[in-house]
Amino acid sequence: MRLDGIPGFALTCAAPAKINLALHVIGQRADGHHLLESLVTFADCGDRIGLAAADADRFTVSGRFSGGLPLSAEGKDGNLVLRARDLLRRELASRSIAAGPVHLHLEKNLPVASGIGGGSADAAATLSGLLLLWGASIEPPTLDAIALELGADVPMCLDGGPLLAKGIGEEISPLPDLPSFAIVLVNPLVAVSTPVIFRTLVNKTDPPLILPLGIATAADWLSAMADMRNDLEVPARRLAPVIDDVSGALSAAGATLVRMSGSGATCFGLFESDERAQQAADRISASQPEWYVCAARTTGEGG
Ligand SMILES: C[C@](O)(CO)[C@H](O)COP(=O)(O)OP(=O)(O)OC[C@H]1O[C@@H](n2ccc(N)nc2=O)[C@H](O)[C@@H]1O
Ligand SMILES: Nc1ncnc2c1ncn2[C@@H]1O[C@H](COP(=O)(O)OP(=O)(O)OP(=O)(O)O)[C@@H](O)[C@H]1O
Repeated sequence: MRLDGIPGFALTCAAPAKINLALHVIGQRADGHHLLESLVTFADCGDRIGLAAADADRFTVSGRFSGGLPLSAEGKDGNLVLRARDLLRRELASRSIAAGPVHLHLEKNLPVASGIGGGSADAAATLSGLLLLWGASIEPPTLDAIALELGADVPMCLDGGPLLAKGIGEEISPLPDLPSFAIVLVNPLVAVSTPVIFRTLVNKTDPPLILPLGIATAADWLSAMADMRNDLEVPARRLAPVIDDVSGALSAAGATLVRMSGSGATCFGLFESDERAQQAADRISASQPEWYVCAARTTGEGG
């Protein structure tokens, strides 16, 4: 996704929040990674990445959640924006394609380690943005492999539309018919570590998702989603009991469906209209002014 935006940058790319509308863990690979089936969409709130050619590489950050982010590219714990830049540059260098110095700016609007894929979305937006800035292109399978090396969620964030994800998250089937929903995201600002949640998961062989067949209405999708789950909710709620308060607040505010996204602690509520969603967000913010609360619309049909 591309948009005009951060002053002083040739390009600004949106890094939208990823929402796991449902996530079933159906098995585990020999290397420990879990096999999933996840219904995924994206919300029109998120981080933004500014990109501009520069005399030397530079990285700057701003935004409500920029404090405490890693600022270097080094190691597995490096910032995903810089890791994405370096992996892409290495690939382009192997093909003798110029990938000059860049100033990258991360406007961090999404809470960190919150189950809505902020770092993954940043990495995906950086990959797409740099290809545009450098005027380069690489074939989709190679780009997907680079994305997967950065994280299981990065290929889906590169796709950016409603989809079904299988495997460890990298087998993606677009779902262009999934409707757009009015949504409220709520995070209590308690970071939850994805590896810890997967490690403490007990039931790893749940049944796959059952999607509505044929031409489905929004009501069909809502009814199918009501029968789905997020299997990571049980371990996440044990680790961060405040998730009960978050989902309780969304239910009390009138959501038609409430669930946790990813490995938590962000929960989402789906609402009948944008107005209802905004009212719910205002109500939750008023009672919990410290929490991250965002009323948004998901990508999809009719959005
Ligand atoms: C929970 C989800 O957000 C759902 O979309 C993803 O499965 C996690 O995606 P992610 O944050 O990009 O995860 P990664 O950074 O690749 O993996 C972090 C750690 O989570 C565990 N992990 C991740 C994905 C997966 N399918 N099975 C796992 O067991 C592994 O221990 C891994 O080392
Ligand atoms: N650009 C970035 N934004 C956020 N976190 C980053 C970034 N780069 C590296 N990280 C590190 O990645 C870890 C996970 O952060 P992230 O916000 O992507 O998690 P998440 O929202 O739980 O993602 P997911 O839903 O993919 O599991 C954090 O420990 C953080 O320090």
